Amino acid sequence: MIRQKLDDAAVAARLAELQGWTLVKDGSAIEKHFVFNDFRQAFGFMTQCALAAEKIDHHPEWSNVYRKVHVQLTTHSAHGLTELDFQLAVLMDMAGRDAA
Ligand SMILES: C[C@H](O)[C@H](O)[C@H]1CNC2=NC(N)=NC(=O)C2=N1
Repeated sequence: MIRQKLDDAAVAARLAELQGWTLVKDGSAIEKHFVFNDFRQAFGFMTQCALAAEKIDHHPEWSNVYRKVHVQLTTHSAHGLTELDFQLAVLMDMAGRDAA
């Protein structure tokens, strides 16, 4: 199941496919700091991600300061990481490919 908590080995395997994401919160979340050239790019990234998040019904925890966007992903209902978090991470990486 896509919303089922992944075990440590599965998390490690999925994480190894990504760049710039690290485990936080005792392994229950992944995070990444995106840095863009300016606020316009950062907010454009967030807009793209928001639409993608709605499509898969999975939402990031994030904050924005000027040209930086700090993202944490976890699945609240599973109290940990699921396949959905890694799907969203891939979508965010695609949306953020023009990061500075
Ligand atoms: C009803 C709806 O499917 C749920 O509330 C979804 C929405 N987005 C979500 N996003 C995240 N990150 N975790 C969830 O458990 C979650 N649940």
